[in-house]
Amino acid sequence: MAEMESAGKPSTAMKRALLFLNVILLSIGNCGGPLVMRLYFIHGGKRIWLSSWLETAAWPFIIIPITIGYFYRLRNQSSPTNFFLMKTPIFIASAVIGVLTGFDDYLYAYGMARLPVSTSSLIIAAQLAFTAAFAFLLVKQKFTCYSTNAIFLLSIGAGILALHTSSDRPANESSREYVFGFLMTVAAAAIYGLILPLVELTYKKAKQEISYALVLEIQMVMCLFATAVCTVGMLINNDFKVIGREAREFGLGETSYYVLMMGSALIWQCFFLGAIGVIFCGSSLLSAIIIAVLLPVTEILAVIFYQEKFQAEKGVSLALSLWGFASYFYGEVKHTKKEKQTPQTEMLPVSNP
Ligand SMILES: Nc1ncnc2[nH]cnc12
Repeated sequence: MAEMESAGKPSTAMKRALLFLNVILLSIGNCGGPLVMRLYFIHGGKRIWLSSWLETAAWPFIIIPITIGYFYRLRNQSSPTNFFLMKTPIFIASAVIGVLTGFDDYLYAYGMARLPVSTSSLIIAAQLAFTAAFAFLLVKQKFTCYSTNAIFLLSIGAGILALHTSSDRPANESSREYVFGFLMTVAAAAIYGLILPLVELTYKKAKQEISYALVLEIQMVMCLFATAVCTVGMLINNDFKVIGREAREFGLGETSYYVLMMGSALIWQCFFLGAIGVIFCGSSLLSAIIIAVLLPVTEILAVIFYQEKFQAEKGVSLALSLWGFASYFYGEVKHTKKEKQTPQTEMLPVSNP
């Protein structure tokens, strides 16, 4: 965890509980987010900036846990405490990462508008390779042969898809649009692959103690700035003006349109909070691995709910991904066992932030 952590350092049990909570949040967001976003496009939604805006627009909800945390500190802390703990350098870092997230959301939503969920999810698996590379450069992430193997297999899995995707193209779409969607999704994977280690770097370089309460504030600021970027995009693109008409014409009905919007915003909050929460409890690499681990679930849900095709190359890609996850977790278990005998090594999630 952050270098500055001292007296307020959470116990190992607390860190495990937080890790569990954040993995659950990440799972909800990672599996549900793409499905609800695609649902919007399948039933007549066309606005890409609006979709990207929804990824972070529910940031005001984070005030609720922040307030709970504040009253908890008031009751349990003898020294005075502020409602917001964040100091200027972390605010600036969070704002910059937030702006990057806003553009990343647009690229991601663009891909989601053009590609089946199963395809876009598999491309997003390449994010793991980007995260690994950036984590190595930015936070000096150490790798075991198992994690390296996992990254390799997951990347090959995504690569196989890249060679064989045109059969997957939705009927009403030109191959140009499809290829563009593909490239935008790869770009989204690369940028988010950078964002995760940047968050870890922010924790590491912080000149103040990083607590989970502060992680919530970072989440709020990041999402606020990402939403601001997407709001500008929506304004330029006249998205706000067409919402009413789009809702009336939406395939599932007007009420469903608004329910979908709200549900989508909340589910995506789970994704972003889960992702940076896992970094707090573990590392950016762990966060990326969990995102990739959840891939088969999203794949299967997309095939079930949207009757997407599940061709051979997706099957091969999926098998390689599963093999990659298995390799990573085997390495983790082995490493944990070894660590019990000789403490002080690097790759254990809860002990290596
Ligand atoms: N903006 C985004 N939202 C969800 N998952 C992503 N993966 C990469 N970019 C993403």
